[in-house]
Amino acid sequence: MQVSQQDFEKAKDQLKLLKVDPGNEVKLKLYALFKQATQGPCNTPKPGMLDFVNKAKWDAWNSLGSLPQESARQQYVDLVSSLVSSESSSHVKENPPDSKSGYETIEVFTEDNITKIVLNRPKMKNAISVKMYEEIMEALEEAAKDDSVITVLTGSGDYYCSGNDLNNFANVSAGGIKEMADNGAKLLKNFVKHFIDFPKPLIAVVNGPAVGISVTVLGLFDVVYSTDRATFHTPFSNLGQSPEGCSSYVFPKIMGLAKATEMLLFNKKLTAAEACSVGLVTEVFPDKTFQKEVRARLKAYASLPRNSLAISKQLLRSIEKEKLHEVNSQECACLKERWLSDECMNAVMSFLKKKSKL
Ligand SMILES: CCCC/C=C/CC(=O)SCCNC(=O)CCNC(=O)[C@H](O)C(C)(C)COP(=O)(O)OP(=O)(O)OC[C@H]1O[C@@H](n2cnc3c(N)ncnc32)[C@H](O)[C@@H]1OP(=O)(O)O
Repeated sequence: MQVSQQDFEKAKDQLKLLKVDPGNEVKLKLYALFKQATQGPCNTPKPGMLDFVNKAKWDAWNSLGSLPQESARQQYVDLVSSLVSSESSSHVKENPPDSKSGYETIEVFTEDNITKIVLNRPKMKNAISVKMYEEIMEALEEAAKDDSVITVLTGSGDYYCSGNDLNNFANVSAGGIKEMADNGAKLLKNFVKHFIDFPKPLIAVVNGPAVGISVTVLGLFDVVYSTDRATFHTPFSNLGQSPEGCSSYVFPKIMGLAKATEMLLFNKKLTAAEACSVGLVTEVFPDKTFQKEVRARLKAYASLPRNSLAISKQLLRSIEKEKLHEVNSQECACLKERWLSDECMNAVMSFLKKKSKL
């Protein structure tokens, strides 16, 4: 069925009403499809190398080649519709269900026996600041005690999470970088401990790309659902760091040593399909139907008997618990040293410099 001009105009208007910034990659795609739909194939001169923004836009439009205007219009309408539906089915609602207040960096809702923790720094791709580490731990503690049957962790906006907020390394306390590394290691150890010890089924709803610690702790979740738009990246060597979240032990167990090595040593970024084929992800869904399909599964799981689920989880996990705590301690001790290394400091400085356009 052809998309009418009216549908196209409606999609244009809906786009303006989005509350969450969909991120540069999606915005470039929308720009390119819009230009192709309204003007046909790219026909303007290529901007100069230093005109970064216009060059990125030109590249995106040009990459559509001779895609017919009708198809571009269709893809534009589909993309806007998926953004609208993922926004309306995520936390960004006028009246969220039973939203627990008091958090700055996350939102927490309990509905239908499901406690949902939403990472909520979409402009920063849900990078985990010190405050966010603390709030996630607090929310997990509350979820462990509340009446819900299952607990879900997801992200707002186009990313699931971009990992540790690298600005955490920029705020050096009066005690110097040694103290910062000590505090970081304590925080990390406690954070990962909350996942190891979590007593109820814990489900990750990976709504977009995932980086660093948000990927490594996935091995401690009971189920991981992912949109086909997500990627899984642990760029530790690029950052002069080493693995955490018990991934040095859990990843080889899940996917075998060779695949774990590609990810944890050589920074290999997995697609959602690859992550599923190595066993890190339970199931992948098309982005367009992701929220709907996942919601149906979560609702069904949350109607199962609470105690039976919790007891079964303990049976599956308890044998490994002691080992996991030991691995967590070792990984944190190792990272504490890494954070003081030139390799790590140079990598973090280079990210922060690029960010501040120095
Ligand atoms: C104390 C416990 C420590 C535990 C240790 C854990 C290890 C890890 O988690 S390692 C992984 C660390 N994360 C990264 O290396 C990712 C860094 N970010 C990026 O590479 C990119 O931002 C991106 C690929 C995630 C997204 O790129 P994209 O071009 O789509 O968007 P941007 O314009 O770059 O991002 C928007 C905005 O957000 C800032 N930002 C994103 N992620 C982070 C982050 N992890 N730390 C700090 N800031 C981040 C980004 O700089 C942009 O900010 P501005 O708008 O101000 O420029």
